[in-house]
Amino acid sequence: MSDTSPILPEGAKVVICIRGLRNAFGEEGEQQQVIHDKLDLDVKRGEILGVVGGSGTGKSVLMRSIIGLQTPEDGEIEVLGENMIGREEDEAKNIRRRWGILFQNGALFSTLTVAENVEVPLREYFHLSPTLMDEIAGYKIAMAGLPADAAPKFPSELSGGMVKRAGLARALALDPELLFLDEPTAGLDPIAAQNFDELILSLRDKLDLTVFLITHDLDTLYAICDRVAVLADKKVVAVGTIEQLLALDHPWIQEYFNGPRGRAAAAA
Ligand SMILES: Nc1ncnc2c1ncn2[C@@H]1O[C@H](COP(=O)(O)OP(=O)(O)OP(=O)(O)O)[C@@H](O)[C@H]1O
Repeated sequence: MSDTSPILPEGAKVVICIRGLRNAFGEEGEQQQVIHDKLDLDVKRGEILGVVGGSGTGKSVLMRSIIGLQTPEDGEIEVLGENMIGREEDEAKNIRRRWGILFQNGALFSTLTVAENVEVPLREYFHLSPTLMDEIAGYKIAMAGLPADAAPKFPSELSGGMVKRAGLARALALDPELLFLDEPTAGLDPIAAQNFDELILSLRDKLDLTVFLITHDLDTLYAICDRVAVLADKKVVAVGTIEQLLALDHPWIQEYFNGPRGRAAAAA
């Protein structure tokens, strides 16, 4: 199917472009586990792209490839106009500062407070006074919807929803153009998940972000994703609005969106 969506402006700029991606684990041969083969994907500027697929289809490996934590066996990856494969560390560092990442469990440093966690990326790139650092951290913490008194708390003192928001505050530390979210609503109760969805949507609009969002959460897909990319058979088998995906004959897509949970999310 076409990967153009009626929601996106005609000719929207592509900020992530993947061509012919191959990822595999283990020695070449019969034992080798091929995760991606000839995978292509475009993510367009300003969109929230949901990435779905069965467990183990390689959603996280795809994200890790894009952000440079996994070296692909083959293929091309361009992010924000920069080739990501085989870059020198200092070049890669300059590109990395243009995105923020929220890992599945928040990935906060347990020995640092929320404010100190948010300051980690700031320290990596800037030499700022402690007062300015605290001010910026406080601003990001507020942006992520946390109360100011969360700043001096340690991750162990936070609820699951607050941990996600603290991780989001850290992801926003460097004013990113691009946000990667790996299952942001996993483990949240439905109200917290809905609030988090609304936060992502409002941040996208206010900060002009592009969002790459891995999720199993059908409610999130319906509520905030402009387009959805489906991983199956080692590839992105389809990209489009949910309506466009529903028109396809692919068995996994039909089962996912037309199963009882899919229908409930559509009706919500
Ligand atoms: N470093 C690694 N070494 C070996 N195999 C790996 C490694 N990382 C991932 N894999 C394998 O790659 C496959 C895809 O993993 P990945 O975590 O990307 O799946 P996923 O689609 O994100 O799954 P889930 O929805 O369950 O989170 C899995 O079979 C996993 O075991």
